[in-house]
Amino acid sequence: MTIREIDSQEQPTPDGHLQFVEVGDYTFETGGYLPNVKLAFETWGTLNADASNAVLLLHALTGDTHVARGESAEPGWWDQLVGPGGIVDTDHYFVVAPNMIGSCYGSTGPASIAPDGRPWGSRFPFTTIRDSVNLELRLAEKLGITKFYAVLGGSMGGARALEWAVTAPEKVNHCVVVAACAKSTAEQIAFAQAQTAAIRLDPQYRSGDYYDAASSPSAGLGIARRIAHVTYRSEMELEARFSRQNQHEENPFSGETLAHTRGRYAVESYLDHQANKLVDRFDANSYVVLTEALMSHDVGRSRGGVEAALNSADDVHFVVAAVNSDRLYWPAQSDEIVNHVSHGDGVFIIDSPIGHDGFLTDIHQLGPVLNEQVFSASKAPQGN
Ligand SMILES: CC(=O)SCCNC(=O)CCNC(=O)[C@H](O)C(C)(C)COP(=O)(O)OP(=O)(O)OC[C@H]1O[C@@H](n2cnc3c(N)ncnc32)[C@H](O)[C@@H]1OP(=O)(O)O
Ligand SMILES: N[C@@H](CCO)C(=O)O
Repeated sequence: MTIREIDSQEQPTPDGHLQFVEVGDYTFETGGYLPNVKLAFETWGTLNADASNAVLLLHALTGDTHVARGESAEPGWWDQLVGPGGIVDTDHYFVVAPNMIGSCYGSTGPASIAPDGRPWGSRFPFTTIRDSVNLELRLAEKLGITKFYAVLGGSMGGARALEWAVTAPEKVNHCVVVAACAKSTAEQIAFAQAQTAAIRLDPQYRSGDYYDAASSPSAGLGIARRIAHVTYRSEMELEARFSRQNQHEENPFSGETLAHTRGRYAVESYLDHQANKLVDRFDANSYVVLTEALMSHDVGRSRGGVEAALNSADDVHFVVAAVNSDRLYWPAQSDEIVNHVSHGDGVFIIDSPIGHDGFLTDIHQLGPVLNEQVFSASKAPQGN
């Protein structure tokens, strides 16, 4: 359904419900091409007459458009921040959350059907974070938004938010970057490569053309999630929660030889659970596309480096936050961002033992800072 079709119904879409818009044909940064790209998104609140109250919220790697509950019963991933009367007050702001190109939560992705009637599969273009921003710029235009009051995101959503501020600084007032960096580091690329290799080397992957097959690369996707999930949590948290405990009655010493399946430690069972949950809800090709997009992340690429790129966003006000126990996106990488932007008051530290996932579980800690620096009544847009 396009925006025009939604308009023609003459009734607003309820808050927190999936909508779609066609944003046209698109040639990707490295040359791939897709006709008729569709983006899925959700909205909360109402766009005011001068379109000055729009807020863009950008999800992480396996996230989706459902940032906040709205009129749906389903909890949102940033309910702690977004909702009526919340820090991002949907009684006052018009919040838009798009699903990233290549994902499996509504936007055109590898499982979408190509004009020849087959899923795109292995033919899906290599996608960069910059491609996602270019397409979301078209979404903004379709919605009648010329400038976002604020653009916010965590993890890959933070990379997307930063790229928004550098690609289109004239369209971003405040930019909030949580648990992210200016360019993916060697270690982040290395963790990511182990994950994509687990999927690509699964015999069920078939180079990405598995949609019509009897089986999909769930083993590879599960291993990818296990690797990733360890990077999302801290050593301290895993030790405190699981230590060397056995999983219930299971005995990790029960196997005499490699041929015996031994019992599991509790932390193994935990990782199995996280893997199974992702396999049940996510597409392996989308995982590869988005992971490689995150590997590509470098706001300084073809712009004279990170410093020059961040300097160029000199009218944007930045709020940058990091989780103190994050071993994937180290707080020092957030320092690099604030060191090179013109407007930003240092790095706000989210104090959490969890690690990277603290950007989800402990995001309420950022509330007072966002309230003071971005969303307070004195700073908020006055238009109606
Ligand atoms: C911005 C975005 O959109 S990102 C996308 C957000 N969503 C996700 O990331 C989805 C995946 N979810 C998660 O990673 C986490 O649930 C978070 C980060 C959202 C929250 O983390 P926490 O509340 O700390 O959850 P935690 O990591 O402890 O996982 C709890 C789960 O592990 C299970 N678990 C705990 N111990 C064990 C064990 N020994 N064996 C098996 N399972 C276990 C729990 O039963 C629980 O299961 P459930 O999720 O099915 O209810
Ligand atoms: N739990 C998050 C972590 C990545 O930032 C996700 O799955 O997207």
